[in-house]
Amino acid sequence: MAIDDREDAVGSSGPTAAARSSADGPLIDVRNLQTAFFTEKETIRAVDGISFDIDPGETVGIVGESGSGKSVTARSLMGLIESPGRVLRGSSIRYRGIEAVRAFADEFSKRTVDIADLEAAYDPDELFGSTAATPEEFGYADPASVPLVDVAAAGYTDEIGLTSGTECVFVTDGSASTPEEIRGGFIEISRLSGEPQRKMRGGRIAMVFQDPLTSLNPVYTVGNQIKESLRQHQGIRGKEATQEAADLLEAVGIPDARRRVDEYPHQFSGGMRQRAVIAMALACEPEMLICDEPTTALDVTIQAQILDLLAEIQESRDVSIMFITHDMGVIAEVSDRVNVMYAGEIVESADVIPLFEDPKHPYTRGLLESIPGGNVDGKLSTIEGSVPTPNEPATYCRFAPRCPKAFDECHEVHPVPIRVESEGESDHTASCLLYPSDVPTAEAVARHSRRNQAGEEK
Ligand SMILES: Nc1ncnc2c1ncn2[C@@H]1O[C@H](COP(=O)(O)OP(=O)(O)OP(=O)(O)O)[C@@H](O)[C@H]1O
Ligand code: NI
Repeated sequence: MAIDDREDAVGSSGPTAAARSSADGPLIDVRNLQTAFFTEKETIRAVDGISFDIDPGETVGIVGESGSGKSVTARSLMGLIESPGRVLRGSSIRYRGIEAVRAFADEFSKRTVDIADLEAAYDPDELFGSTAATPEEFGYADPASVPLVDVAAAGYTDEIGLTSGTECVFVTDGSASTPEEIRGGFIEISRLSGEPQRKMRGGRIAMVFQDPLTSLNPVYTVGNQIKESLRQHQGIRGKEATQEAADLLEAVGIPDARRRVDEYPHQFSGGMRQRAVIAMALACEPEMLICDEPTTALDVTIQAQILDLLAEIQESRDVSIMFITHDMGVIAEVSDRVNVMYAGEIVESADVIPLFEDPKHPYTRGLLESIPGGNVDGKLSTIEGSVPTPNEPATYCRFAPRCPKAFDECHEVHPVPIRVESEGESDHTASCLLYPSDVPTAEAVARHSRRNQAGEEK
């Protein structure tokens, strides 16, 4: 990317993510996540280079139509992608919870890399000599001045020795001689396997699926399943676990919890089952809860109750939530920040109010017009057609065939995220050739084109 484009062009190495971080930074940062399924027929790029942050205590919504890659994103964070699927090299999902970093550095010290050592061993000339990357792409003229963290964020994790093959790597900031003294660092969760992965999944990060029956075992009582989770993740057993299981069921609003703890999943209604699954998730005291359409199968009243419950849990336990749904109404209700996905890509990202008040991407506008009452003249319009399977590299706008605003170049140039915020707003981006809107379209297209070429060299 040319230096003069840095103002409005952002991407995996862009300055905005860092700027948006709270003083303590995000809990999770996802950079250039690419997850593909290698089927006999084709390679499906289900998630194709997405980047976003999740701050502590924040609810981040992921919205998009069926097939846009929401669930694959969630499964990638959970380490649940199975063959023929794979999280591709160059992807990075960093978990920055400081307690987790300390615990992992302590328990898995052999796999922990000190960022100070990494800085010392990092040779920018080697990186820029052996890959197609250019310092200009990062906004610098001189290789040595490109910060290591930008290089990692741009997906060059293998090249700088941060990750290698499937080995997991935990990074600490080099300031500490004992785990308790560690002040920063992260766990590269896209490379976890074995025991560290087990500790992360269901320990630090828990997931609630659309169908509660996928998480509940029909042959055990609900109480026993919660107790198993308490034993595994917190080492609580016996009477104490029985008590805690009932308390958890009570906390998620199950009436008569002390009796119902001994019932089986089939004795629970759909809404109560989902509450039980949430109780199971909470049993491991997660810092992050991933909810994949948790209310889609429930009727509207129950749906509202579960959403209230999640809000209450977030408030009282200070968890971060990644909330996936295709329903813009639900997104409006639960999210602090929203990422709109289309065919494997994030096409718009903004705080919830600006997204709804001033949507920029034609796809987001289309989704909003499909909500009952969302259209000015009261008509319900839906976007015609459906999400294409992303089975080839994105060298054009994947939404163009359905886009009311599409022009010729949309079929030839891949749009990159462009800053579109109004005054007072932070970090609103849209990937659309219509932006930036304050320059002639030809100039806007040229910027996308240039930025795009820089990205493709990777
Ligand atoms: N196991 C798999 N094998 C092959 N392709 C897959 C697999 N899982 C997902 N995909 C493909 O990845 C793409 C994204 O799927 P994903 O389930 O993430 O969509 P989604 O946004 O969650 O949709 P929905 O709202 O229907 O749940 C789709 O094209 C899907 O067909
Ligand atoms: Ni899904």
